[in-house]
Order: sequence, then structure tokens, then C-alpha cells
Amino acid sequence: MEQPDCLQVNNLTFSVGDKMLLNGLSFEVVSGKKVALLGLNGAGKSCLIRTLTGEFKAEKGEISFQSLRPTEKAFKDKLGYQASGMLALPNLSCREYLTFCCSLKSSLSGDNQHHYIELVSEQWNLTENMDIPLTKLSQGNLQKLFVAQAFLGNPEYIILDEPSQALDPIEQQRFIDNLNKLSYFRLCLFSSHHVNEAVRAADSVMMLHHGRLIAILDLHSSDEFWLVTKLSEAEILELFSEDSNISVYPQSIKNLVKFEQIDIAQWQLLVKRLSDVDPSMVELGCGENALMPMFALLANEDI
Ligand SMILES: Nc1ncnc2c1ncn2[C@@H]1O[C@H](COP(=O)(O)OP(=O)(O)OP(=O)(O)O)[C@@H](O)[C@H]1O
Repeated sequence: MEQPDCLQVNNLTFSVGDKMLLNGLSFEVVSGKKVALLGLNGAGKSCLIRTLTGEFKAEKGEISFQSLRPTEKAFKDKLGYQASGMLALPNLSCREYLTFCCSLKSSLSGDNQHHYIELVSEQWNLTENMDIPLTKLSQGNLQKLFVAQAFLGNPEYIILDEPSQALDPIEQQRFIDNLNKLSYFRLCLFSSHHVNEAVRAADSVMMLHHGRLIAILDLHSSDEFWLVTKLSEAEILELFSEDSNISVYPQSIKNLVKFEQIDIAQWQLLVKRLSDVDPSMVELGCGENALMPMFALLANEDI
């Protein structure tokens, strides 16, 4: 039987003591897609990432990539992972560090090691640093090295925890460009605190809040905000009938509620009206300008 070419997560739950850090997360990401994981400080982004890579073991739920489980060796061979707060091994140069990283993967042995190391050092602008000891690197250059090692051997499943942390604007742009150059068969999930970076580098955004996945947003280039529901046209018209600022464009398959230049007040109205609606009936999509109001709402606990 053909393997599904995607990351599948079903009802993922993770607690430490009596504190639930991830609460019943379910989603699917198809290979070739890039997903930015956003949320306020402490939302659970790193916990989710560490669970998706197999570093944390979920107490409930399932994770699979191409039908492989995180505990399987074949899963780890497909994974390129940059953790947050990675430790620099003090006695190594960049080249030695990348060689060490290659040695951790059975698929990166012998002759191709050199090829892959040269490739990532060029891709991530590290060539001048290759013989410098890690302890003498600046924070940003060290970060580039940690991101670069995740790309060794062209893994099919890439997970990056705040990859652009400490990068200067040129290197941040390089990160965005490199992500956009990823080939169609790779899946990349990265966390970020930069809305503009997420919008430019990702195909969609996952929004976490208090360990819950509150929205999956497909990104597109305009600044409009839209919402697709499985509600009937009559239900939608009833929900939004009182507000003349909100245009409702019912479509044949799904119903599209479209806002031009949404502001916080409209967002609040939307959230309020949808509060009684089953979230699985609703998909949200937006451009960059719609994400900031969403953060503002989350910070004020209005959602
Ligand atoms: N090992 C742990 N033991 C107990 N609680 C933890 C542990 N790791 C994280 N937490 C808690 O889990 C919650 C989510 O933390 P996490 O680091 O995943 O957030 P985040 O979204 O990555 O935040 P930030 O944007 O600040 O990096 C926080 O309340 C944090 O205090």
C-alpha cells in the first residue's frame, strides 16, 4: 500500500506533572508544504516541536511521518532538526561539528559527507567560518551553523525551533530565500516570533495558544482576511447580518466570509459570533496584517 506523504498528528497530548502543555492537537501537513508555528511566549511551540521530533514522548495521541513513528530509526534518518538552545561542542571547528552531525545519520556516511558539508556551508554563508572553533563564533554565526546542520543530506522532514533567532537582516532574508528554494517533496515546520518572516517563508501558519491549536491559516499575498466555513449560507448570513462592514460571499462548495483591512474590533466581533460554532467547521486564512490583530487578542485573552 502506498505510504501517505505527509505528517499526521492526531489528538496529541503532553503534560508535565499536572500541567497540560499540549492539549489534543490534530493536524496534517503534506510534504512540500512549509508551516510557520506562531504563538505568544509560552504557548507551547517548543513543546510541540520537541514532541514532533520524538525528543518528548506524548502521553496520548499519534504522530507519523510517511507512516513512520518518531521512535523508528528510519524516521530519524528523514529528519533534519534544529533545536532551540543547542549546545556548541567547545573543542570543534564548524567543519568538525558538521562532520560530527553527519556521523549521527547512517545515510550520511563516507564520500557524500564532504559533499553535503560543502553544500550547506555555501547555502548558509558559512564558508569563511569553517575552520573557526565554535567558541569563537558570534551568536548569529553559531545559529546559522545549527540551522545548516538540519539541512545536511537534504532531509525530507525539517523542523526548526526559532531558526532566525540572532540572525542579522541579511541572514534572515537568506533563511527566507533558502526555505522558499526547498523542493516540493520536503516538509518544513519552523517556529518564529516574526510575523513578516512567517508570511514570506511559509505556506501556512499554525497558531498555538495555551497548548491548543487555535487556527491553521493559509497564507496568501493580500492583506485581506477571510474565513471559510462549512456552515450553510443561511447560518452565515444570520451570524453576520447585523454588521454592514462585513461582506459575506457565499460560494457553492464552501462559504467565504471576507474582510477587507480587518481591525481588532472586527476580529473581536468575529470571534464572539463564532464562539458557539464548532471550530472544526471553520478555517481561517489571512495576510500579514491580519496576524497582528490576532496576537493582540491572544495577549488580551479575548480568545
Ligand atoms: N520541561 C518542562 N517542564 C515543565 N514545564 C515546561 C517544560 N518545558 C516547557 N514548559 C512549560 O510549557 C509551556 C510552553 O513552553 P514552550 O517552551 O513550549 O513555549 P513556546 O511557545 O516555545 O515559548 P517561547 O515563545 O517563549 O519560546 C510554558 O508554560 C513552559 O513553562
